[in-house]
Amino acid sequence: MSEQEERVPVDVAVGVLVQRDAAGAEGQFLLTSRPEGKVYAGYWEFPGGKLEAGETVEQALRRELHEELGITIGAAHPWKVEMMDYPHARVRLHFCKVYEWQGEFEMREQQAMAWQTLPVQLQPVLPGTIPVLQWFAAERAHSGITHVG
Ligand SMILES: Nc1nc2c([nH]c(=O)n2[C@H]2C[C@H](O)[C@@H](COP(=O)(O)OP(=O)(O)OP(=O)(O)O)O2)c(=O)[nH]1
Repeated sequence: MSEQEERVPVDVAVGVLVQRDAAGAEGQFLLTSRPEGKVYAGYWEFPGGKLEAGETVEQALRRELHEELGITIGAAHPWKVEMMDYPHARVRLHFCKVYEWQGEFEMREQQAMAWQTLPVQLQPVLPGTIPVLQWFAAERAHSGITHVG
């Protein structure tokens, strides 16, 4: 691949699954570890994956979370868009909040999952995941570190 082609951003749909209490206040959010064999294997991130040709962000997210976690999501609420430049690729991350899903969680790619609040206790966290923790901190008026390590 030429250097030019490598820098064309790849669109990625990312799901931020958030638990809400009866009053609608946001609580724990779900992180998953990247499976063996992928770049940044073992790093913690929000689950998701690349858009396939012709897919919308919501369609890609629904497909990826079903493939990876075995759940069927309800509405995806677009939240933030972030560009990240990695040595392996340039990605445009479409973060969507998800409050409703059905089905039992199954780690279909032998990844791990963990419900977290701030500060996140897991490490390492993927660089492209750290901004999300900062957005949560702003929304929740959390001061101090967003993650350990
Ligand atoms: N899922 C996810 N990917 C993220 C986050 N932050 C971040 O920089 N990324 C990057 C890592 C990867 O370069 C890219 C996601 O691609 P991927 O390799 O996980 O996607 P995929 O499941 O479609 O993979 P594959 O089928 O090509 O193996 O986005 C995040 O919070 N979640």
